[in-house]
Amino acid sequence: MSKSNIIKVQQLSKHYDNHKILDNVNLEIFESDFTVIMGPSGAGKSTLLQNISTMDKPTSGKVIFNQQDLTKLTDKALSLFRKKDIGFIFQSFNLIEHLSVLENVCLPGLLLKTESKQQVIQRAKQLLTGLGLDAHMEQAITHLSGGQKQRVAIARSLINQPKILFADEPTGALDSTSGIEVLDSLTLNNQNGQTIVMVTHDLKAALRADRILFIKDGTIFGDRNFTPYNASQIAARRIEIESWLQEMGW
Ligand SMILES: Nc1ncnc2c1ncn2[C@@H]1O[C@H](COP(=O)(O)OP(=O)(O)OP(=O)(O)O)[C@@H](O)[C@H]1O
Repeated sequence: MSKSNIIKVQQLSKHYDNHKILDNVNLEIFESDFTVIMGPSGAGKSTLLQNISTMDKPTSGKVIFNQQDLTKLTDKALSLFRKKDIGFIFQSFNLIEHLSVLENVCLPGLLLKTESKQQVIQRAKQLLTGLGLDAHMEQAITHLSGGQKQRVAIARSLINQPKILFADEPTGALDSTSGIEVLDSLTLNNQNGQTIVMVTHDLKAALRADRILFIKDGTIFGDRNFTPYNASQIAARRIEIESWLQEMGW
């Protein structure tokens, strides 16, 4: 059965001054996929993620979601799209330090104003419990480890049940054990149907993908599907993905 696309990118280019960073990118992102974007430093990975996710605006081209070109949305429609339809996690967590764990997670849900406070709190608690943070809900963010902070950021990004979760180097600031915990959380959500698009430099993170896009010089140089992640076949998977990445020049 063919998968349905959730985002369709058409002839997307991004320039800074006279410098072409993304050059005529055509791309579909498919529902329930865990798509990873890899490539050399400076290739345009984060720029692509930002332009697909509306965090930045392309110089030209279209980003189609739900039959609408996101590059043409009014500020009001764009703000609603960002609150309702996408979640975002960053290398640096971007949590509000003076709020508790639970308050951080509830905030986007309360801002959306489509549910009662009680409903938002209930879902935040479910998410935090699923991410192994039930004992930390009332704690201040400053008391958490990096891995715990990133898992709070995942819960926050999922509070409005987004159609797509975008992640830019989510394990980049974490030690190896915390990185694995965060990747396990992302994998579990993907196995439950969450569409994820993640930029990473980290092979361990790329192993979670069922599709890898390899970006080079602002274009899609490689695009390959893999079988969904299965922890029991990690050694063979590592060899398969690593050798493909090496073919790409990684
Ligand atoms: N706001 C900006 N103004 C000017 N140039 C920019 C801007 N943002 C990014 N660039 C340039 O665009 C190019 C691609 O940057 P981008 O961050 O997308 O690359 P990347 O593949 O994610 O790199 P890395 O792996 O090092 O994070 C780089 O040369 C960068 O300097």
